[in-house]
Amino acid sequence: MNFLNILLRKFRASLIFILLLGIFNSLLNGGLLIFINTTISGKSLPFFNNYRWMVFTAIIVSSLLCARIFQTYMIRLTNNILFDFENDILRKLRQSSYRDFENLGKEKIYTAINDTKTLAHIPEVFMNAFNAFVVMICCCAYLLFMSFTGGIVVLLSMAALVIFYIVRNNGIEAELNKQRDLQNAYYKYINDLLLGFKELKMGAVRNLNIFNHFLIKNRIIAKKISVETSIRYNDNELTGTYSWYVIFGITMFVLPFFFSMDIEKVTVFLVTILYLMGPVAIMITLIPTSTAIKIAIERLSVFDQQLRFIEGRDGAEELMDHNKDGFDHLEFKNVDFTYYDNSLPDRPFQLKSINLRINRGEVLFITGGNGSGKSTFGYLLTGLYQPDEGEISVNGRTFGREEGQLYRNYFSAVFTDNYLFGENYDNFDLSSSNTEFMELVKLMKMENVLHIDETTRKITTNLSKGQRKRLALIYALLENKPVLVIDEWAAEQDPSFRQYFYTEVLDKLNRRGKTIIAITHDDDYYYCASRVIKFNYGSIVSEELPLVK
Ligand SMILES: Nc1ncnc2c1ncn2[C@@H]1O[C@H](COP(=O)(O)OP(=O)(O)OP(=O)(O)O)[C@@H](O)[C@H]1O
Repeated sequence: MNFLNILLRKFRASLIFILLLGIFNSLLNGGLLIFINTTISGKSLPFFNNYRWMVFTAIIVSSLLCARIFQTYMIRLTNNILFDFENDILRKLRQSSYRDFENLGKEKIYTAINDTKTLAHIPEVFMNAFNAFVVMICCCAYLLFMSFTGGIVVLLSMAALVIFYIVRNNGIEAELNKQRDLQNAYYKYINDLLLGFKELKMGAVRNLNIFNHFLIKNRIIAKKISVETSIRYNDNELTGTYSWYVIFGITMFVLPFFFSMDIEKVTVFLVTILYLMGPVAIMITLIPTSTAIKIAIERLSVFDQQLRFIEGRDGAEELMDHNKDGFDHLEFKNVDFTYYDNSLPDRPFQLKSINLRINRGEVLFITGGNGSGKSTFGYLLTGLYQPDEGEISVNGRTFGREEGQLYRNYFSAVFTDNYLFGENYDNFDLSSSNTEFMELVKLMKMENVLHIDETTRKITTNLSKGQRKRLALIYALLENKPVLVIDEWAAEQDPSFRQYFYTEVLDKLNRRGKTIIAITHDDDYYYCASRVIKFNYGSIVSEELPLVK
């Protein structure tokens, strides 16, 4: 998997360095512990007894420097990995096919971006765990060295308490999963509330139901679970904290009484146990973190598998260029396409045996009832979908999957659910000095509507639906591609503009050499086409040369 490869590549290169740094720092910490213990017990240090404050300062300064280098390194590594992950997701998304994107769904993309943050912390988590582990081993060895039986008693008691804590925490995990499911449902209802606010205002029953039976019901259950889990969690944390006092109690009372441990060793044990508290806490918090990492890896592999087809090399220059050899004709030969929908495995919609030739300069209308497959045909035509069977060619040339962009460069399109971007990603010259742009604005009768900010070269987007469609068409025409595909473009236009569009605009564009393919229900204007193709149940059922009105 790509993400794991990035992680391993980045991490492996620095692993030895940070492991050595980690071991060195842990040894310094161990040295500090021994230093404190020998000082408390009044013993003399071997070799350096006359320089105690210097030894102490040297250990602290080295440890501080080591921690600083280690942490700075980890911050850099984590951010580099995060950057590479995000980059990888965005690049993959950009190069994926539209069909894969549709199948994946937006939510999974947002989740994947969030999941990368979890994965990026793997080196940090691993290294913290490693450091904690080394300190724990040092402390345990030290306890056993000071008193083997005492050490065994303390370590066994600690192990029992840690296991008890982990088992109780696992019970809470299941509740947290329930909470997450409720949260997802809650976001879905909130989405309905926000996107359907108008509709909710219009329907009293709808309005009441979404609040009482969905939102509030969800929140009541969520509140109950949240209170219960928080109390259990709190109890568990208290148990965890107070478990240390049990260990202190065992050290202070059980060890001297049953194992005749002297006060000096008891003190050493107490200090060492205090020292152990931090690393043990780190190791325990590793359990939920490793679960989160496991879930993130699983979800990212689904993401990786679902975006299977990578179209073209990233930023390949030949894909940016419009097709220089011009457009003469395009041809569908026995093209089949099926929507494989998991929720409807037995009845997926199919476009069947599409055979069609479209010549340069045609004005082709695509008609048919709702659900007959017109838009699906539009997606195949513009190269957003690839046929399952058969072939689509331009000027006799077929295009491989990795040449999808090259094929799409023949078409500009305005789809029914067209999206107007907030930024000028096309680098259009949107200034009043651009005559081509101003002509199109005039053609679309937008001179008094569009406000062009000459400094930012941005256009006001506070437009009506019909106006937004007109602006989208202006942008599509500015692309200067030979074939224009529009899907129910005129549906939002007022009757007089619709008439003007079909009788004059299409004609003007056609005279300028545009091949136009319009998916439309406007049968009053079929006479404006050079050919009308009718779809029914996914097949072309008729092809007519319309009568002149
Ligand atoms: N993303 C999709 N996944 C699965 N099935 C789909 C998808 N999009 C459309 N369909 C199915 O394909 C069929 C044809 O849809 P399409 O949008 O091509 O029809 P249309 O002729 O453009 O209809 P309309 O005139 O209502 O816009 C429909 O029955 C629809 O259920």
